[in-house]
Amino acid sequence: MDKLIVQGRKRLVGEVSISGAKNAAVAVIPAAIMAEGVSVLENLPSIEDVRSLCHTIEKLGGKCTYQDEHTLQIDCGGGIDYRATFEEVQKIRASYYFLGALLARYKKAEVALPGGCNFGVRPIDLHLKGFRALGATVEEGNGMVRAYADRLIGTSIYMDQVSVGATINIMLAATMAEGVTTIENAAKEPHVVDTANYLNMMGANIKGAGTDVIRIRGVEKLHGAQYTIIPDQIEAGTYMIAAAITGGDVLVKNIIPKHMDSLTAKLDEMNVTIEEHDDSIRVTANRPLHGANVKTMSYPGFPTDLQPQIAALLSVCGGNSVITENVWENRYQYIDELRKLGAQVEIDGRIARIQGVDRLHGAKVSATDLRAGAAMILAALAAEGESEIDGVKYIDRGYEHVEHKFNALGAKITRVQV
Ligand SMILES: CC(=O)N[C@H]1[C@@H](OP(=O)(O)OP(=O)(O)OC[C@H]2O[C@@H](n3ccc(=O)[nH]c3=O)[C@H](O)[C@@H]2O)O[C@H](CO)[C@@H](O)[C@@H]1O
Ligand SMILES: C=C(OP(=O)(O)O)C(=O)O
Repeated sequence: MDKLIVQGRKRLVGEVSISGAKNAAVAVIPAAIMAEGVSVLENLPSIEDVRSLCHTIEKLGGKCTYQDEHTLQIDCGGGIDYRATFEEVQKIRASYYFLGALLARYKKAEVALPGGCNFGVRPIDLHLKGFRALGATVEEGNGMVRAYADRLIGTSIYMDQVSVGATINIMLAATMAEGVTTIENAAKEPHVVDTANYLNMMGANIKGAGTDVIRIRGVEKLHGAQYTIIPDQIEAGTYMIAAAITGGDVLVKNIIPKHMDSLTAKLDEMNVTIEEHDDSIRVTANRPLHGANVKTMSYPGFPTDLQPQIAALLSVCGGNSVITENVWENRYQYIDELRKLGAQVEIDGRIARIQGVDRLHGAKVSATDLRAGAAMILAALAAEGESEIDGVKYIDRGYEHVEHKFNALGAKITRVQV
């Protein structure tokens, strides 16, 4: 059980290089098991979720070989088990992608229900509805989902709600279905596009990823491919907000600036100086910052996965701010922890009202989930005095070498094992 000890009032200055995207990597890795050959995935983030997925593939009988810290060779060419029913699967959210991938390759899958960050109910009914529409029989029970079909047949699927996971999972399952599948009201997140690009390099025929209509023409089989994962929009956003909250000056490198539009617009509105380059953004905060209203939405809206981090920033901006969380019904559990650091926040259902304070102060807090943990680091960096953050295992799920990256910018964060 690691803890982070954070010394506050450190101004972050310098350059940080952003790792590969967690939410792309965790879809592309399960997709790799569909190939009758070897894939090489580059720019993978060195994070716990990626390691958990590799363990799962190995337990299924596939082979994962690291060529270096960020390059992984996946070989499931010889065939693997279609049953991912062990405990490991329950640790992370993205294990639901094994359902779509195994169903596509073997027309049968048995997968334990996924875990992931806990912010209220996280149903997978839309995933299962999609598999059924393709002709699969789907059964749930004893913490397990079983799906099987004689044939998967392409069809038109309208998503009641925009869902990243369901869009990708149905896309996986439809890749080797007979005929054409159309997903309407699809999610448009960069990781949806990245997964489709990888599948197309494996021989799939997917068009329209990144728009709200995706058309998948089924192919008979897929081959391995070499693929480079896109940069992590949320890690990039976290360091951009870190620069702002510490009154710093940070060049956030190796990113796709277009993916950051909703955040850069918001930071600009708050008086943060943004300088955009081809594959980097410089964030400078040397003027008083004002509060803002933020509404989370699916892409290209403001991402819910940056909601806790922007809340930390708004808690030290002048005036009042309002956050509306439109994606998750209960993503404010961390607010009690933020209050321990001196933030003034009132919660009313999906709305958080924040009254900016001049200064936060160090405290003992918990990372209640991955992005909440990131928010604790940001708030602790800005606070007066020392903070102690436990629950670091959540942060390690999605942030590569977190304390080293912050320390290289001038932070003083120490990891202690207890
Ligand atoms: C591994 C991964 O990529 N995780 C991300 C993914 O999670 P995840 O794929 O779980 O999130 P979804 O996009 O599916 O969820 C969006 C909304 O749809 C609802 N819903 C979803 C599926 C379903 O079958 N039924 C249903 O009602 C959810 O309750 C939620 O309100 O997208 C979320 C929204 O951007 C992010 O916060 C997560 O970081
Ligand atoms: C919520 C997240 O991840 P997961 O869906 O894997 O729990 C996240 O990346 O912020």
